[in-house]
Amino acid sequence: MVQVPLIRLQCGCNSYDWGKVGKSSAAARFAAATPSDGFSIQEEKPYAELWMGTHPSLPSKDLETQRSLLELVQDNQQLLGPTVAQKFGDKLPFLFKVLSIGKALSIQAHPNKKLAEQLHAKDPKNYPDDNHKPEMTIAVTPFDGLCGFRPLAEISHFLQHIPSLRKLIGEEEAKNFESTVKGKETSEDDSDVQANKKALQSVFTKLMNTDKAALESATDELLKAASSEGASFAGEGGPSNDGQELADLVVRLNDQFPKDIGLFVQFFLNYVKLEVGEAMFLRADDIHAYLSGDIIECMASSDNVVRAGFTPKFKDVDTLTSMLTYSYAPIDKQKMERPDYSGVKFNATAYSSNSSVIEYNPQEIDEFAVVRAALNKSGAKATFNDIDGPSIVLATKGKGTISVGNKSEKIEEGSVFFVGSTATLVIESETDADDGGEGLVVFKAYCDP
Ligand SMILES: NNC(=O)[C@@H](O)[C@H](O)[C@H](O)COP(=O)(O)O
Ligand SMILES: [Zn+2]
Repeated sequence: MVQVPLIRLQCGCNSYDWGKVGKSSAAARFAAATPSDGFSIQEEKPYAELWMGTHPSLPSKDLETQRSLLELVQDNQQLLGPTVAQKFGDKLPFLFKVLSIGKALSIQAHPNKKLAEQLHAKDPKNYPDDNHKPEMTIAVTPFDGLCGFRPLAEISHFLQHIPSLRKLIGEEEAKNFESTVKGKETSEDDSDVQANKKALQSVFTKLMNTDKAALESATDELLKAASSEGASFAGEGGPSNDGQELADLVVRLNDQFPKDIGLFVQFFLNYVKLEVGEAMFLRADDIHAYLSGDIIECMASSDNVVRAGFTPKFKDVDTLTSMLTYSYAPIDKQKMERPDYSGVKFNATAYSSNSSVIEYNPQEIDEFAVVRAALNKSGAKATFNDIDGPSIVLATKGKGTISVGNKSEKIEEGSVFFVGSTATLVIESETDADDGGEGLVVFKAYCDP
C-alpha cells in the first residue's frame, strides 16, 4: 500500500527529574493530546521531554498502525527522499523535542562525531549512540540558561570580586589566567586566542576538580555573600552583568542543587535569556546548562550527553573538561538570526492577518532546520514548497487542518505529524489571534540538505 506521506504520530514523553510537574509540563500536555493506551498525566510526576523522531531511546509511532516511524521509513525510503537516505541512512537525521524545564538541567556538552564514536564504543550504556548532537533551542515560553563561555574580561572580573571563587581556584591558577588574557581578551590574533583558550581550559579544569570539603566551605561563603551583598554582589556584576541578578541565581540554583559545583560554573558561562520565538544554536562540544522554560529543541539524532554538575546522573568530568571548545563570546553571538522563510505561500487571509513563517537554519549543519508558522486568523492558509526531505510538524497553540494531497487531518495543540519528502504541505488555521497576537502556531522541523 502506498503510504500517503502524512502520518499522525504518537510520541513518547520521558520523566527526567528536572521536568515540570503534571499538567504544568507542556511536554506532558502535548503527549496527552494524542490518544495512547499507556499515557496519562500524573499530577505529582515530572515530565521533561517529548521526543519526535526515530531515535531508538524513545521512538515515535504511526498512531493508526502502531508501527514505529523507524520501520515505516526503513520500509519506504521515499518518505525520506533519496538525498537524505543516501546521506544519513534509513532513519530521520534529526530528533525533534519539546522540553519543559522545571529546574536546572545538567552542566553538559555533546560530543563531536569522532568523540561520540569513541565514547559509544567504550561505554555504550552512558553514550547510547555514535552520533554528534549539535542542537538548537527555540523559546516557547521565556527561557533562561547558561550557554557558552563568557567574554574573558567578565571571568577576570569575577575572579577579582568573588573571594570564594578565587579561593576555590587558587591564587596561582587565578593569576596565570589573569596575566595570560589581560589586554588580549578580544584579540583575534590566532596565537592570542589559542593562549586564551589554554588558560581558560586550565582554570576551568581546576574548578571542576575541586574537592568536596573545599567546595562545601566555598559554597557557604558564596551563599553568605549572595544573600547579604544584594546589588553590590560580585563587584556589582561587573561590565555586563547585574549583581542582584547573579546573587538571586546563586540562591535559586543552590535551592535546587545544594553546594553543587554548578554554583561556581555560572561565573564562567553566559547567563542567556530568550524571549518567546528567540533561539540559539549550540555546536558539538559547547558547554551549557538550561535552567527554565518550555522550549522546542532540534538536534542531530543522538542522545549523547557528557555531564559534570547539577545532576544526579552519571558525571564524566574529565571527558567534559577535555572535550570543550573553550570558545568564548558575548551573549548576542549565541542568539540566532530569525529571517522570514521564503519556502511558503500565503493566501489573502494569512497576509491580511500578518501571519508569519520564521526560519531557524544553522548554516553549518545539514541535519535539520526549523520553521515557526503563526497563522493568525481563521481561514489563514500557508502552502509550503515541496522539499527533498522529511519533516515533522508540531502544533503548540490553536487549531486548524493539515493536508498533503487529498488527505486532510485536524491539527491542534500537541498534535504531531510526519510529512514525507516532496509532499506539498498545506496548513490552515481555524483560530483567530488571541490577545498574544497569534492564532494557530506550528513548528516544522525538516532536513533539506
Ligand atoms: N540541552 N538539552 C539537551 O541536550 C537535551 O536534548 C538532553 O536530553 C538533556 O539535556 C538531557 O539532560 P540531562 O542528561 O537529563 O541532564
Ligand atoms: Zn544539551
